Amino acid sequence: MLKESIFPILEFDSNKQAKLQPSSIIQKTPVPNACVITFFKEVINKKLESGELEQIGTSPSETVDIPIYETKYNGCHVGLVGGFVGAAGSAALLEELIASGFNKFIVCGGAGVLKKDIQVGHLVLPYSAIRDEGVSYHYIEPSREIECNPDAIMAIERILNQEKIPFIKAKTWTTDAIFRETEAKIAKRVAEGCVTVEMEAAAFFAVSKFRNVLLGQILYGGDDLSGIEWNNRSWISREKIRTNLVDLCLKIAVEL
Ligand SMILES: O=P(O)(O)O[C@H]1O[C@H](CO)[C@@H](O)[C@H]1O
Ligand SMILES: O=c1cc[nH]c(=O)[nH]1
Repeated sequence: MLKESIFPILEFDSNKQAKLQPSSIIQKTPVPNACVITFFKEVINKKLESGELEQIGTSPSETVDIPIYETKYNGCHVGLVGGFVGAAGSAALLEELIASGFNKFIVCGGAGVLKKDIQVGHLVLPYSAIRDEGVSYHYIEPSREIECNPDAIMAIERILNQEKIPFIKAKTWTTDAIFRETEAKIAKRVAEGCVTVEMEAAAFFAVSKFRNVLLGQILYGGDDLSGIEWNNRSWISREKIRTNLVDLCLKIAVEL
């Protein structure tokens, strides 16, 4: 049933069927249960060079073909895929991965920090995301926030504690507009409890809820938006942090 609204984005349709279903265009193939989606392309490239990955599929689009890899962690098979920046592309990629047979996901990416005391590389476990993007409204009825799956949160927490890795469990702000993170919006999101800003979490939480698959996400503290000026903090070139985070996510994924 379609709800009426003057704003198109709030016209929620509870009909689960769409004209174009991912399952009608994606062939279900034998894939591992779990998959890590990472936004760190250099980590994937390194693993590829060192022969750790086998390509088992592709997610094609008009502009880029994303390879779907399989790797092994502690002898267990697990998928590894490079993410699509932004909520809409991430939602479509997740749909395709689910249609191809994966049903458990750990996502890792970076995020801008809204609080100065979060060091570069510090891990943040988002339990909820503010839906300041568009795609989640096509999946889940309008609400200000969307929660991450509590079982995924528990599994991630257990391994972070077991590995004695410090982390902050907090809310994240998912935006579509990286260049519209204004002072007033940042202040408002901080007042709502957000410690990070990124562009995908709400979309991942919405699609995984809609398709009933397990998904959790880990972010690391990147650039800093808490001061007068934006501080890049060289967050993208933190090779060790990013490599370690992907390996940690592979470990969590095989234990999900
Ligand atoms: O790409 P990752 O590292 O996830 O992090 C962030 O950086 C990108 C924007 O530059 C967005 O994807 C945002 O979520
Ligand atoms: O979405 C994002 C990601 C990193 N840094 C930002 O300012 N925004």
